[in-house]
Amino acid sequence: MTFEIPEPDERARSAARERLDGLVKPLGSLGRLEELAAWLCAAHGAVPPRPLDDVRVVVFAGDHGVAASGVSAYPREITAAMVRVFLAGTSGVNVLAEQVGARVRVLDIAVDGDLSDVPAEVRAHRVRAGSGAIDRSDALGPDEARRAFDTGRAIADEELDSGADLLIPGDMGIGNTTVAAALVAGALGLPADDVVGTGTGVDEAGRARKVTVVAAALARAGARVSDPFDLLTALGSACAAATAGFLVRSAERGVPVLLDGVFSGAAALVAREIAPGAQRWWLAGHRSTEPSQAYALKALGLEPILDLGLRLGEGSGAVQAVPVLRNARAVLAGMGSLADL
Ligand SMILES: O=C(O)c1ccc[n+]([C@@H]2O[C@H](COP(=O)([O-])O)[C@@H](O)[C@H]2O)c1
Ligand SMILES: Cc1cc2nc[nH]c2cc1C
Repeated sequence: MTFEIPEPDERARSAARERLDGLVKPLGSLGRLEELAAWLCAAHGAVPPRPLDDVRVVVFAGDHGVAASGVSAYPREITAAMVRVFLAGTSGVNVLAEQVGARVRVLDIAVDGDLSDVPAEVRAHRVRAGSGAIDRSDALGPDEARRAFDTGRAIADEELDSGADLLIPGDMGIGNTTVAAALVAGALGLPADDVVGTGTGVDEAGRARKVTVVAAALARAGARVSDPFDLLTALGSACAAATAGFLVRSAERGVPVLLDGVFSGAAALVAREIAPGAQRWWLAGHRSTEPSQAYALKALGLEPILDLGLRLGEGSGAVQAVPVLRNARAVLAGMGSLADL
């Protein structure tokens, strides 16, 4: 299947650059803000671009079978418990999203735990319970990567049909930094030791276990890493496939996305394989401490907006980049011109 990805408007980008050069400031003095302003103009096909009033974070919650192999500093049960925290509005991303007026929606994509007490809409997009331990078995069954990917596309449609103008994919899943590392290593042909980081805070022995798990997973997957859906099936998870679908659909609809940390970075790398060109609609909100995110972003040609040493996930880094984007738009829309001095 091929996906139609619209081209950002290069004429609007050029017109934005021209306008930026004429603003009452030394040429280029607003640095990255100028590039972001021009990027938004290209995305919206308008100079200045529209305000980013309706920002949505969607937290894809799900478990990963590798969590049972000592690869995380925390137990699997945290994933389900955190779903209730998102719903209570007291997670890190809830608090940070409130600062910028963004909405947070949490969805149980593949939590391996009892969530029968949470509202039905949280479970409406559930694909399965957990995902296979990738060092020993495939993460997903036949056709399941495709189903999870389509689920992510449908989730993006729901957000966009109800007026979202900027999407942020969040993630919650104990063990998911191991899966992200495996996806990035598989997609880019890198050795496990290069991509594995400390995730929630494992010690050196924990990191060594992660390297062993990722190396075993890569050996098991073999040549299947060269096809993105096979890669998701062998080394991914329902959340990884759903996030990839969410990213592709936003690009198909020409709506900007702010990627968050390592999990959305890995999903984006696979999503770009599925839909080449989709990366033109994505910005990297922040630099995570995980090495695989750095590899993924470099391969995608994306430079993080913020670098705060964050490693929380949830969409927490990306939401903090929203004011920077709004500032980029504001200077372009509001500054006077050098010619009037
Ligand atoms: O986004 C990141 O860069 C990031 C880095 C480290 C940890 N996390 C979060 O922590 C969980 C995964 O960490 P771990 O150690 O269990 O693989 C998962 O819920 C992520 O959202 C997220
Ligand atoms: C408490 C907690 C919150 C999280 N949010 C994202 N990953 C997380 C991991 C833990 C352990």
